[in-house]
Amino acid sequence: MGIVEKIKEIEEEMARTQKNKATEYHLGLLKAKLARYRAQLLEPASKSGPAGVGFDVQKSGDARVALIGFPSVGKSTLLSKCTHTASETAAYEFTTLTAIPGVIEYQGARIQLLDLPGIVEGASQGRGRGRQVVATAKTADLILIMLDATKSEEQRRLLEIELDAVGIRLNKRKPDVVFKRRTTGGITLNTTVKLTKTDEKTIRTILAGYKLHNCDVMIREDITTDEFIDVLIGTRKYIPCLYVYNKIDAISLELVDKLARTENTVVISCEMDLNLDYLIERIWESLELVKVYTKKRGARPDLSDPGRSSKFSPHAQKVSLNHQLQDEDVVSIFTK
Ligand SMILES: Nc1nc2c(ncn2[C@@H]2O[C@H](COP(=O)(O)OP(=O)(O)OP(=O)(O)O)[C@@H](O)[C@H]2O)c(=O)[nH]1
Ligand SMILES: [K+]
Ligand SMILES: [Mg+2]
Repeated sequence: MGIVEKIKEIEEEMARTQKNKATEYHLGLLKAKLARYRAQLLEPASKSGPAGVGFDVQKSGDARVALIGFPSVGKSTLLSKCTHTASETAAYEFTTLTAIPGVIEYQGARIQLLDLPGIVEGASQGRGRGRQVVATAKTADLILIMLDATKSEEQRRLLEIELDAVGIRLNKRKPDVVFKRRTTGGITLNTTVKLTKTDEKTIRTILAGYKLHNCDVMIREDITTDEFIDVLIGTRKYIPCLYVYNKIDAISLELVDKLARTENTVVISCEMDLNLDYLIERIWESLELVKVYTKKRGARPDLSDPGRSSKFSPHAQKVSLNHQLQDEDVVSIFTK
C-alpha cells in the first residue's frame, strides 16, 4: 500500500471514530501517524534533486506575500478567509503539500497571498520540502511569519534561523556599502563613519579570505562584520516581514496585549475573525506600494483606476527618470 492509500485509510478511520474520552488516545495516535505519513509525502523524491528551487507558481498582481510557519498554525485558514481561494485546512500537520496562491484585493491593488506547506526545523538544510518553501519565500515582497500564539516564543527564532540560512534578511535595509571589483590597483578602503562593530583589519582579512585583492570599498554606515560579508556575497534578499500571531482566541488577554505591542507584529484569530482587516491594512503599509495614475497627453487621468491611462495634473511638473514617485501621483512619460 502506498503512502497516499495509507493516509486515506487513517482519515477514514478518524472520520468513523466517535470523539469521546475513551477514544481520545487512539485518535491522538492516528493523528500522529497521519502527520508522519504526510511528512513523508513532503520528502523530496530524490536526494540529488535540484536544491533551493521554489514552487512553480506564477507571480501575479502587484506584489507577492508568502506565508511561512510551522505546521498547523493556521496559514491555510488565513488564505481561505482573506481571499476567494479555498486551501484545505485540518487539525493535523502537513495538510498543505504545495504552494496555493490567492488574491487580496485592497485599495485598487491585487496582492498575491501564497499559502505554503508548514516547515520544520532544518528546512533550509533540505529536510522535507522545507527547502522549497524557504526558496519560495525569497521571491516574496513581504513575508508573513505566522505563529501559533498558544505555542512557545521559541518558534519565532527558529523560523528566523531557517530564513537567515538561505540568505533572507528580515526587516533590514541593504547595508550602505559601495563595493566594486577591479582587475588591478589593490584594495582601496574608505569609511565615512566610525566603525564600532567591526574594524578595517577584519574587513581586509575577509577580503583576503574571499581572494579579493583588487577592489574599491566605501563603507558609509556602522556595519557589522556579518553585514559586510553579506555585501560581498551580494545575493542577499532584504525582505520586510510581519509576525502574525494566530489563535489569540485561545490565550489570555494579558498575553494578547503583550504580543500586540511588539514591533512588526499583528495578533489575529482566523477562527473568530479577529483583526483580519487590520492585518490587511498592515500588509498594505508594509508593502509600501504607491498608486500611480498614468494619463495620455491632453486627456484627464482616470483616478478610479490606478495603472491605466489617465492624464491631466493640476500641478504638472517635469521630473527626471530617477524621481521618486509618491502615492497617488499621476504620470505622463515623454519620449521626445
Ligand atoms: N483556536 C484556533 N484555531 C485555529 C485558528 N485558525 C486556525 N485554527 C485551527 O488550526 C488548525 C490548522 O489550521 P490550518 O489552516 O490547516 O493550518 P496550516 O498552518 O495551514 O497547517 P499545514 O498546512 O498543515 O502546515 C485547524 O484545525 C484550524 O481550525 C484560530 O484562530 N484559533
Ligand atoms: K493543518
Ligand atoms: Mg495549510
